[in-house]
Amino acid sequence: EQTPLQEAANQLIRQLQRKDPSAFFTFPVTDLIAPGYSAVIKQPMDFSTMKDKVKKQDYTSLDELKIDFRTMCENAMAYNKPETIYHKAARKLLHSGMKILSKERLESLKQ
Ligand SMILES: NC(=O)c1ccc2nc(N)sc2c1
Repeated sequence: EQTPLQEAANQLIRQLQRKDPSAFFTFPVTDLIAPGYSAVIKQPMDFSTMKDKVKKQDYTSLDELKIDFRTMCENAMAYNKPETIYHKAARKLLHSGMKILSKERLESLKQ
């Protein structure tokens, strides 16, 4: 019952999650593990939320998924200090994710 867009989106999320082996981005960040997070980060995003948006057909294009992915990584680089493992992982994930979500790659997926 998945549309072609849902299939493509889920496949991209699977590829992106492989670049997050520490699973720092699997679930929403809580104020419990990250004190003051909800006061600092105005648009939280994580892979589970992205998958829910695919299921609900919230995404009308793969570019919208790319925007959420970038937000997720930028949130982590904003909240976590540069010397932390979370900040470093976010920068590395953003870099590898932008290759997976490159303009050329997303255009080739458009039917
Ligand atoms: N995605 C994040 O910014 C993130 C993920 C996990 C985590 N665990 C902590 N103790 S702080 C923290 C931040």
